[in-house]
Amino acid sequence: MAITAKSVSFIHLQHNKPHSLFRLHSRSFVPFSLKSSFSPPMAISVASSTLGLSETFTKLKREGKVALIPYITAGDPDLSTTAAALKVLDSCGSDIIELGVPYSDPLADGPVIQAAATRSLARGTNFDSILKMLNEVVPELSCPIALFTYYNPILKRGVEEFMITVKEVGIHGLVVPDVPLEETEILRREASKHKIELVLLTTPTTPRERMKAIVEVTEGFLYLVSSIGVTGARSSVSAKVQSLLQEIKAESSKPVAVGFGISKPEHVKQVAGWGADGVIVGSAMVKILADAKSPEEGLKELAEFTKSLKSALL
Ligand SMILES: O=P(O)(O)OC[C@@H](O)[C@@H](O)c1c[nH]c2ccccc12
Repeated sequence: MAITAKSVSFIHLQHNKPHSLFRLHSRSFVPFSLKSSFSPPMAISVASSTLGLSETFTKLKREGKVALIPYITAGDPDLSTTAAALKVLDSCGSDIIELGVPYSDPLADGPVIQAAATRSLARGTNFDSILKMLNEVVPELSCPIALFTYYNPILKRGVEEFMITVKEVGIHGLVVPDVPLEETEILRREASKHKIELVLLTTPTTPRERMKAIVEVTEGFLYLVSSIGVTGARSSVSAKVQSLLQEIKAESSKPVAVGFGISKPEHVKQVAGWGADGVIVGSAMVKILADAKSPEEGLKELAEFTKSLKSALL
């Protein structure tokens, strides 16, 4: 899907002018009573032994550490590689992992992640197959998973059903980039009912009052989008992030993780030095898996890259 002007400013629209997003959703709104087709083999939701998102940040803060938060797209190149990649990311020092649910209209994503979603969907990845994979791999992970999905897949399954289902497979957090603050009420209610931390995002163009309202209700951490536009590795991280972090930290003691464009150890070190509590790296991780000649090679390079970012944080 070509990146249109709409997509470039998309992530800023839904955080600055809520009504604009409503039009996007009103066309595709599906009554949220639809029942899901996924019923996990183990209906009993086993209390997860791993810490949640905010607990992870509390622990890291006590240790004087910054969270390394990679993002990968589920099902690219395939779900068994995703399962292996989650274990690699976990064992190479990730503190939280963002797992993306591939979507057909990823407006806030740049070309690398859009291509990953397209490949994954073309392979037949769907929400139920992702849940099945998670049901098997989450018990083997020591770090929490934050599921990353656009709003529509949640609406299709039904908000309450969605939260029940993701909790049952051990998901701790949820990041929904295209739901503006005004529409998060039902999401927040159902998420907290099922002890899922709903992470909200602010951008460099989010008005201060709106940023304060978002910081107030975000759970787990606040996702600070570093630059305007869509996701994608950049040669440098905008210096504006430093002042944005100061502004946000003047309003709240909640942890702030920075994402967009971070793709090298020096970026990670710089953003941590500016006071971020976490750094999020997506496209660079996704690209490693996409460019590898084989899944094995991709996993090996993913391990090296993750360790290089982790050592830049220590
Ligand atoms: O890819 P980058 O530039 O490293 O940015 C992280 C980003 O990929 C991840 O957090 C993410 C994936 N899709 C998104 C959509 C909106 C906001 C954030 C995201």
